[in-house]
This record gives sequence, C-alpha cells and structure tokens, in this order.
Amino acid sequence: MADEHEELVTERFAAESLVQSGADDLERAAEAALRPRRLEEFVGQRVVRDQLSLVLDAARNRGKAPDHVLLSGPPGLGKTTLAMIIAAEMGAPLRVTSGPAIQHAGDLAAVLSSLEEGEVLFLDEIHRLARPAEELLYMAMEDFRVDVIVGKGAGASAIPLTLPPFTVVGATTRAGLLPAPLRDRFGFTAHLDFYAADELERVLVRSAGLLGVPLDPAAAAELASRSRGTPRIANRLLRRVRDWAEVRGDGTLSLVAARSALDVYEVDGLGLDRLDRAVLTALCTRFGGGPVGLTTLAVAVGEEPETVETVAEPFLVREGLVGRTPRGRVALPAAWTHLGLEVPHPSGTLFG
Ligand SMILES: Nc1ncnc2c1ncn2[C@@H]1O[C@H](COP(=O)(O)OP(=O)(O)OP(=O)(O)O)[C@@H](O)[C@H]1O
Repeated sequence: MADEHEELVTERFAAESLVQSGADDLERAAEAALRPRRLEEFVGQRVVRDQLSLVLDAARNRGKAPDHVLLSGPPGLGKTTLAMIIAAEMGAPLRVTSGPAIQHAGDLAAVLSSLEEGEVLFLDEIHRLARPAEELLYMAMEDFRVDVIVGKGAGASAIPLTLPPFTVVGATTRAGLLPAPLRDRFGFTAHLDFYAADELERVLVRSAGLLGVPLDPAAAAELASRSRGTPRIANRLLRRVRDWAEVRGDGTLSLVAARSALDVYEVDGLGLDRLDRAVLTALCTRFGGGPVGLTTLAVAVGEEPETVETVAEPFLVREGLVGRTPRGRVALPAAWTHLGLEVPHPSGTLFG
C-alpha cells in the first residue's frame, strides 16, 4: 500500500518521477491517451481558451505563425496539453524541450536553427533556462535570428543566421522568476488556475468515456471534489478507482468504489495528499503555526523549497489553509481544523 501511495504522490513531480521509470512510463502513456487534442475538447479555463482561440484564428487568417505564448500555473493544469493543441490547431509540427535540458546557448542555437517554418517550440520550465541561452532566445523570438558562434577564444566569430518564423510556447510554474525582457517577448500570456469541481467532473466523464469504463455521476462528483483542482490528479484517481472496481468491486465506478479507492490511497476529504499534509502538520505542530521561512519548512518535510512552493503551496493557499506573509508561511485556522487540532487563540504570535 505504502508503495502505491508513494506512486500517487510522486505523480505530481514530473521530473522526479523519471526515477520510477517502469510504472511511470505506463502512467505517462495512460495520461497521454487522455490528453485533449483540440481546443474544443479542452475543458474549463474559459477565458484562456477564448483568448487563445482568437490568437490562433487571427494567425490562421493572416497565414502567419501565431505570437509567442507564455503559459504559467501549477503542475498538471494543462500547459503541455495546450502547447500540443496550439501546434495541432495550426497544423504545425511541435518540438519539445525544456529549460533544464538546455545547458548551453549552443544547445538552444542548434534547436532554433533546425526549426521549420511555423514550427511550435515548446519550452517547458522556461524559468530554468541558463542566462546565456535566455539572451539568445530574446533575439530569436524578436528578430528571428541567431548568432552562431564559430571557433573559440579570440578567434571566435559570430555568424548571423536568419530563422523562419516560428512560435515559442513557454511554460512555467514560476512566472515571477522570468526576467522582464523575456516575459515581454511573449505576445500572449495566460495563467492557468485550479479547476472548479464541475469542470473536473467534465474532465472525468470525458476520460471515463475514452477508457470505456462506467462512471456513476456520484463517483464523478466525489473524485472531482478530491482532485486538488487538477485534471492530472483527477485522471490519475480515476484510474485508481477503476483498479479498485475491477479487483474488489463489480467493475462499476460507483460512489463506494471511489470512496474506497480514495481511502486506500490516503487522499483526504479536501484531496490533500501526503506532502500537503506534511506541510500543514509541520507548520502547525513543529512551528506553532509560523511564520516560518520556506527553506526551513521544506527541510522539515524533506523536500526541495521549489517543490513545496510550486507543488504543495498554491493549493493550500487557495484553500485558505496556509497564508504567505512577509515574515514567512503561516497556518490559517482552517489548517488546524482540517488536521483535527484546536485552533490557537488569535491573540498569540500567529495572527497578532
Ligand atoms: N483542460 C483540460 N481538459 C481535459 N484534460 C486535461 C485538461 N488539462 C489537463 N488535462 C489532463 O491532465 C493531464 C496533465 O496535463 P498537462 O501535462 O498538460 O499539465 P501541465 O500543466 O503541463 O503539467 P506539468 O507542468 O507538470 O508538465 C493531461 O494528460 C490531460 O489528460
């Protein structure tokens, strides 16, 4: 059970999950099969969808590559899916890479100089691009030009190379870390927010249809309300409920099957998982409700500060469990209540 629970938690860490290659390859394949291919299949995010649809229609009418697009938001909300949709809607090829994969400016120059006209270049985790690569990207995005450096040291020379028009789709969980000159080169920026329960229900119904499994409406509602506002988690839980229904039930994804599977995987009433609860527990019990700095909090739960900040925290803040103050993170009254603890008196250090 513990291993299975671990797997459920780590699905939120796309990069780290590479470690568990076998099981995760299967999960990634399962995820890919449920990915919407066209904008009209993309559930929710109505404003982003409308705006993007306008950008793409206008580009199509002009017969040009669309403006560069920057997508930000927590993991699993559909940034990669939207990049794929942009390429599909434009009938353009898609090239996928990421900030950490590009170590040197030369790596990026090689990618850029091999792009076809109209190609969509998806740059995941764009905030992690190395500075020299970032500067090369500015020029390529603005002037469709790169300087290819030939030779080394004093004898090195830059040969300008003109690129065909292309579209960068950048994705980041930390838009605030992007330097202004890079942010400014995106003609369209969109922030993806957590999904409402009714939107997640639609994601689940669509996925159950694609998987060919019978999903009771009550089970869909239960799963939607316990998926952390995140389609990736909703789809992952759906597959776990299917496992439960096939192995321990009658194959129907009923409310009983949904609740039983969620119990097995220790997903609580709010949809919080092990990391979320570890953060809340540390905040409330170890640090007396805070304020506590991000790094100290991360050490206490055995995670990287970036993971706590980008994976756990946004949902905890949105649910009113955790607050950010200039002095650090604090547990809000709902956090104590959720953990079944007594809320400390407000005249204490916490809210005073
Ligand atoms: N709006 C949506 N409608 C239907 N399914 C969605 C939607 N958004 C995401 N999904 C599903 O959730 C899964 C995760 O989405 P995706 O990989 O695009 O997220 P992401 O934001 O790129 O995450 P990460 O930053 O971790 O890579 C997809 O496989 C897809 O099946």
